[in-house]
Amino acid sequence: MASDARDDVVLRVDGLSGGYGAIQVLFGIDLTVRRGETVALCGPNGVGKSTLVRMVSGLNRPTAGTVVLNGRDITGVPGARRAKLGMSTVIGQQAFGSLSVRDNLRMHCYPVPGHEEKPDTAVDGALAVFPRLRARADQPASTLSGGERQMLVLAKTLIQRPDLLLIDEFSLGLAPVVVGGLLELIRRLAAVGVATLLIEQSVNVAMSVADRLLFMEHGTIIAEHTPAELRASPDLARRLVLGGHAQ
Ligand SMILES: Nc1ncnc2c1ncn2[C@@H]1O[C@H](COP(=O)(O)OP(=O)(O)OP(=O)(O)O)[C@@H](O)[C@H]1O
Repeated sequence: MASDARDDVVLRVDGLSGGYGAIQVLFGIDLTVRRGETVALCGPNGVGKSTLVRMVSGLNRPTAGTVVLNGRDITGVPGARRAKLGMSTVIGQQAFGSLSVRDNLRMHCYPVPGHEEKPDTAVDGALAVFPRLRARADQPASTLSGGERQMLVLAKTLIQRPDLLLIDEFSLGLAPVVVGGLLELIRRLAAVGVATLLIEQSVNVAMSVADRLLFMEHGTIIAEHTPAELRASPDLARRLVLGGHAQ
């Protein structure tokens, strides 16, 4: 898709539908995320945010629609192969508990064209961004706190140098200071061109990091706003967050 390349579109989702067996959760989702852009998915519980991110990541299969990454249709590409195409996911706090923090990071050091860095250099570079992790580099990942494990998952993305980062609800249950650090990292990744699609329950947190907020209801995107638009109209933000409960 030549037009995507011209527009700097990293992720294009067209008409994505599907769910779990007979239960349809998503109904024709369209969205794009451009290079260096951070887009947040917001909305009440159960509207399909995680299902959407899981389908984009390849963990779940859609029944209709397409997922295009860097102009290439990857709808049928298994999730495990998408990292090599430039997609990094932060879904849950996946880590190999018995391996050390350092060895967890080493596992992501496969060659990426244009980034032929030595594994230890790449790991040290990622650890330099997270002093808390560096202090725990030789500790088994199973002994990390929730926030530290989230840092480990994000440190992995620094090594993978993705074009697209998918994050499912990373601030949930974390102390504000930890959330602040993680948001700062997302901003830094955006500054070097990474496109990020993230789920964030807190509209305030989403507004502090995203360029655009997409609001979902009943498996569709019902509104799209910039943080500036939402700041100018607090009632609008409240209505969108509460969905059908606002009346
Ligand atoms: N594995 C599953 N099997 C069957 N139904 C599921 C499954 N996972 C999610 N669902 C249903 O799909 C719908 C959308 O769930 P999803 O997790 O995508 O919503 P969400 O917007 O991310 O919600 P939350 O903010 O609560 O995490 C819900 O009704 C949920 O019960």
